Amino acid sequence: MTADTSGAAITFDKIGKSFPKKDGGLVMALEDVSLSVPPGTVTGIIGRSGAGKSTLLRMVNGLERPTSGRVLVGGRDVGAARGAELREIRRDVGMIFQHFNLLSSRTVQGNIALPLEIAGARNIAPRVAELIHRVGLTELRDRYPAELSGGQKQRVGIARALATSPKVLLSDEATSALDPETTQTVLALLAEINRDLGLTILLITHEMAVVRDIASHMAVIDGGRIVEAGATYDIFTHPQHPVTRSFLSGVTGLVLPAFIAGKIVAERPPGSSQEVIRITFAGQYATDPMLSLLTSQLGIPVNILAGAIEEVGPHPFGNLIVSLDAERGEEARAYLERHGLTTEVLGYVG
Ligand SMILES: Nc1ncnc2c1ncn2[C@@H]1O[C@H](COP(=O)(O)OP(=O)(O)OP(=O)(O)O)[C@@H](O)[C@H]1O
Repeated sequence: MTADTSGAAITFDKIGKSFPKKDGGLVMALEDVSLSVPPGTVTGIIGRSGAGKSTLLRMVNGLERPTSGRVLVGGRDVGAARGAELREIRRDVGMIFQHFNLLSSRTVQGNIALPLEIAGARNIAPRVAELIHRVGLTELRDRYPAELSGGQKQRVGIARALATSPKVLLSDEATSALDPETTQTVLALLAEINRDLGLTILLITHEMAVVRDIASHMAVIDGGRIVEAGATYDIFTHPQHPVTRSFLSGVTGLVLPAFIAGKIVAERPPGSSQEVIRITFAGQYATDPMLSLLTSQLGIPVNILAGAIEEVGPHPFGNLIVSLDAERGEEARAYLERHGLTTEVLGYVG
């Protein structure tokens, strides 16, 4: 995902953004960010607090303007747009929020009708009814936000964001205030909308599980820079950057068990020792009994220390942390790599 503007739903082209500080200096919120969001995808941007996610997302509907570079939505330069052109771009970009941002004085129907009223649309009622049906709230259409659960409020937020038939939906931590079960139902609704309407969804999150469950493409942002971007499956199976690895450790069994973490050293000690390696199984190899082959064909016994099988979209992959005789480590890794697995030496235990 580089800054290729051809056909992308959203293109960030060498974006920089600085904010003035109280003491007169500048905060660099974003530096040289280039990213293309393919149309019709769900793309996730993950980063820690303060990484620059919100600033980046808010540029897509012109709530923030870049200090340098361009943001294109459907080929139109958002930062340069003013007046009627900016309003037109904004109609193409819906947004949902962590805290829903509903009007407490309006019912479910009233909240969903609002963007249509602002746009001066006619014959609003059937459109509102259709949107309410899509998000499964027909029975609750006359309730006020205070009478709804968090998940129901987010459904109202989604219906409201869809009211003007946008081409792009921005999601700002839309499930962060919800419990895990409700998160799943809201993510399933977003996936359904993406599928049925062909809508491009760009979401920001600090949870790798959200990216895993819904996003086909992803980018990792750290300190205002994109450190890794691509297809979610590729990044989950071959993470390159330490920040990506640290996000992944929460969801993929990549964490060393405590009894090994306390003893592991980076350099192989003299004498007999065990090499600790992480093996990533992907695609067609995901379920192959490679470890038993290692033992039966090469005669190398393997201790399994930790592991998990994951799914990214429809694709399975697994991570195992194993230890084996350090003397045979190179040979074992070469064998596994020859059979399509990825290995990484994590260290040694004497
Ligand atoms: N209006 C502003 N004025 C000054 N600094 C700002 C402003 N908005 C953001 N920043 C700074 O820019 C950086 C990026 O902030 P941003 O809100 O984009 O991060 P984030 O990744 O969305 O974080 P979080 O997950 O905590 O919301 C931070 O250092 C923040 O303090």
